[in-house]
Amino acid sequence: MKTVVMGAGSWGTAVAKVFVEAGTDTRIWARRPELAETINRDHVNPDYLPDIELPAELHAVSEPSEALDGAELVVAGVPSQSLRSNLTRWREHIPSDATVISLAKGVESDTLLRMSEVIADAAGIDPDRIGVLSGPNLAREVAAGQPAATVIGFGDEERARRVQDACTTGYFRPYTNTDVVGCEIGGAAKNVIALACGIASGAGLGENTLAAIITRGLAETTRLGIALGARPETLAGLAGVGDLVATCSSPLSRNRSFGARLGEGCSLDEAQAATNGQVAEGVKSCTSVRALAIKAGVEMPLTDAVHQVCHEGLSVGDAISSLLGRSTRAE
Ligand SMILES: NC(=O)C1=CN([C@@H]2O[C@H](COP(=O)(O)OP(=O)(O)OC[C@H]3O[C@@H](n4cnc5c(N)ncnc54)[C@H](OP(=O)(O)O)[C@@H]3O)[C@@H](O)[C@H]2O)C=CC1
Ligand SMILES: O=C(CO)COP(=O)(O)O
Repeated sequence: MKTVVMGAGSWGTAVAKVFVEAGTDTRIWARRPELAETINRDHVNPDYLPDIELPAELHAVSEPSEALDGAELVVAGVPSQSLRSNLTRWREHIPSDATVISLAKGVESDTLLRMSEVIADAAGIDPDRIGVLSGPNLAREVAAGQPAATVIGFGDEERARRVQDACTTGYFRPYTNTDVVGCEIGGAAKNVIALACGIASGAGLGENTLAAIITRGLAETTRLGIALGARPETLAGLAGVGDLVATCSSPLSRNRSFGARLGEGCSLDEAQAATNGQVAEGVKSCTSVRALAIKAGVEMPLTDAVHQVCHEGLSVGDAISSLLGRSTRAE
């Protein structure tokens, strides 16, 4: 399955390495020509995974038309809020029968669309050809070849199996799942809950608090997923609780680290400046996930609190008091 990964950030680069190591003919698109040259010459991506040697077979290009030429599988690996503008540029070059999967974990700000919906809308692609790859997959660990599992979410099981075959290695184990909505909601919402965990840990709170946030975060994510048509088992699986635990627990998570800076007292701008240009998706998605929940009539108190801390000036102390001051109820 001739594959192109569109995006040479942390995750796009790690995923391209996995596909090559699974024996798949794979290219990677980097939007900066100098980065494509460095990947081809030095077999390293110094901006995102400086200590990882990339396979010599991985060829990088910076022209979308060249990258997409003849692709049977297009892997979209750019941040969620830039997916639409990138697809608009790629659209005319995507082969008409290509399968497309999204790596992005977010909900589009203005439209509240999930990433697979953005791809269908922006590129005019039949939803049957669009899927997602989502799971507990911190890029650096996967790039280092540490054992990991993921989910290929696709309505069409046959396409899911072809993608699964194209990225199965001795360390990377993809499962298939026909519940695309569940995979996407799990991936988008866990970034927001990871921000909440970071905020709590940055504010000096301990493991009991983090366990409560993870568990209640899963409860509100599951409520939203079900309201949007997801299966609860998906949220109890790798793309739900698996990703939630990995992201909420790891210092490698950009979302958790961003939250920790807020919890330590940094402003949003200060926390943003410390990201080295890497994306913490939950900062924007807290607003769109919250809006999706309001639209679906679902309560998401943690997501609401993260939105208020990030975008409405609520202090961390007041957010905690307000969460604990809610009326008591049955679990
Ligand atoms: N990193 C991880 O561990 C994981 C990430 N994900 C998800 O994958 C998606 C991509 O994340 P990741 O690779 O980590 O992100 P990074 O911030 O590491 O990289 C973003 C990549 O997208 C490129 N890009 C293209 N267009 C734009 C644009 N308009 N604005 C910003 N960047 C652009 C960047 O190019 P340039 O370098 O030129 O700026 C860069 O190659 C996110 O949705 C994330 O949630 C999912 C699982 C794991
Ligand atoms: O999605 C991820 C792990 O599965 C990566 O999380 P961060 O974007 O918070 O680094």
